[in-house]
This record gives sequence, C-alpha cells and structure tokens, in this order.
Amino acid sequence: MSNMLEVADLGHTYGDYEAIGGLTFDVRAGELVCVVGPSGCGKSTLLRTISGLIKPTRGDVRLNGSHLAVVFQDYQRSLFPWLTVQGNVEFPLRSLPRAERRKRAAEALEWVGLTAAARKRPWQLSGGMQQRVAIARALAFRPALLLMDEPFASVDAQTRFELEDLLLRVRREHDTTVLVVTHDIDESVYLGDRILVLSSSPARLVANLEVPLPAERDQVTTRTADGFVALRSKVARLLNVGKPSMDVEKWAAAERESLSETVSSS
Ligand SMILES: Nc1ncnc2c1ncn2[C@@H]1O[C@H](COP(=O)(O)OP(=O)(O)OP(=O)(O)O)[C@@H](O)[C@H]1O
Repeated sequence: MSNMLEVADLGHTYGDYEAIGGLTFDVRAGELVCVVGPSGCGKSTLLRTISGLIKPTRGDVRLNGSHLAVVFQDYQRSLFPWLTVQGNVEFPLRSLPRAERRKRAAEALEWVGLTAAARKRPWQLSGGMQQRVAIARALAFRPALLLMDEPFASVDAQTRFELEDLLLRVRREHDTTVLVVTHDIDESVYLGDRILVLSSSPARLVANLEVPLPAERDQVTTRTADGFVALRSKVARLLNVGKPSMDVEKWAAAERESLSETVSSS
C-alpha cells in the first residue's frame, strides 16, 4: 500500500517553546490513523503543520495527493450561518462549474444522510447534524487526506457514537484516508487502523500501534471484545509516559513488546 502522507522529523517551536519535538510517521492510502496524546502535547499544532496553516520549524510533510480537507471540533464556527446547508457544502468547490458543485454537494449530503436538510440553515440543525454538514463539506472536496481535530468532542455521547459509525462507513465506502486527533482513548481504538501515541509536550512518538480488530466494527460488540479492552489499557498506560522524568523510548519499547505478546497469544 502506498503512503498518502509522510511526516519526517517534524518539529515546531513557538518562540522558545518547543511544542513538537521531531515526529516521523506515515499514513498509508486508505488508512484511518488516530493520534492520541496528553492535553496540550501539540496535537493541534501537528495538524496545523500538516495542513499548511503553520510552517513547521523543521522537518518535512509530504502529501501524495493534491487536496486535503480539515474538520474541526467547533462546527458552529466552521459553518457559515447565512448559507444553506447545501451552500456550505458547495463553498470550497467555488472553482468548479455550478452543475458539478451541485452534484458533488448533493452526493456528499446523501453520504451523511442529510439530503432532506439541504435547504436549511446550519442553526436550524442539531449539533450532530451540523458536524455531519462539516464532514459532508470535507468529503465533497474529495480530499486525498481528511484531517480531523477532535471532530466529535462537542456532541453528546449518543451522537458521538453515531458520528463515529458514520465516519467508519464513509471512509470504507469512499476509500478515504483519514488522520484523526482525539483525546478519547476508546475512540482511538474504535476508529483506528493504527494509533499514534504522543508524549507530553514537546510531542514525541511514544508508540505506533496497529489495531488488531476486524474492519467491521460495532459499538457494542467491538467495545467489549478482548482485543479492544487490551489495547485501550495499553494506550492508557502509554499515555502516562508523558512525564518528563521517564525514559520514554525505553517505556515505549517495553510496551510494544508486551502488546505484541498479548496480540499473538490472543
Ligand atoms: N500560537 C501559539 N503560540 C504559543 N504557544 C502555542 C501556540 N499554539 C499552541 N501553543 C502551545 O503549544 C503547546 C501545544 O498546543 P496544541 O494546541 O498543539 O496542543 P493540543 O495537544 O492540541 O492541546 P489540547 O489537547 O488541549 O487540544 C501548548 O503548550 C500550547 O500552549
């Protein structure tokens, strides 16, 4: 499988504060990779450098495709209240002919189950529906890579589960490559093909974990499966290594070894 994203020795410093301390990883085409790390470790900075919103102090980001789209946590601020749902989804497609814009927006709204809401304004919709509009807008752009920054953190638990399943369905049906930043360990295991665990700031890669779960996931059976429970415990323990006094590399190596033992014996 080819790489859609290649990040090499990426580092970022704000003034003299080092937020990211040299990250190297790839995201393969069609893969869904989750990034977890302690609060303030530099996850949003990582997404901003990948999306080109800020220029990294050092290192390289290579995207093997022409477009990327970003979905943010705060859907209320990312949608235009004066445009209809359809208008919001069409907005990034302004350079395309009108008929093509319409077609792509209608298609993306259908993928997220919002065809009936196309003529409404965002403020007439629930929070979960608004976030679905933001996802439709990103998908209509047909991005080579979809970046998501805490995309479901502002909705209730039930809606969050629905949106997680929506994301899994659309990325499977449309073969989208996705990089999701999340605070939620369970969400990272439920969604991910792979999980990148970061240390506290400056963010370094503590572990790069394959998720040993079938592609078909279900909120009840997947979350109670032994592989799910074992991996979420691993990630939770790895996140404690963000303490500066610990030897992150040594800890991560030990955890990786014990994870591979768990997986091979299960
Ligand atoms: N524009 C900025 N100028 C100076 N420091 C910044 C700036 N943006 C972020 N930082 C600092 O860099 C560090 C990483 O911030 P970032 O927002 O990337 O972390 P995060 O992991 O996304 O945080 P959270 O988990 O709370 O969302 C934090 O200590 C933050 O205070």
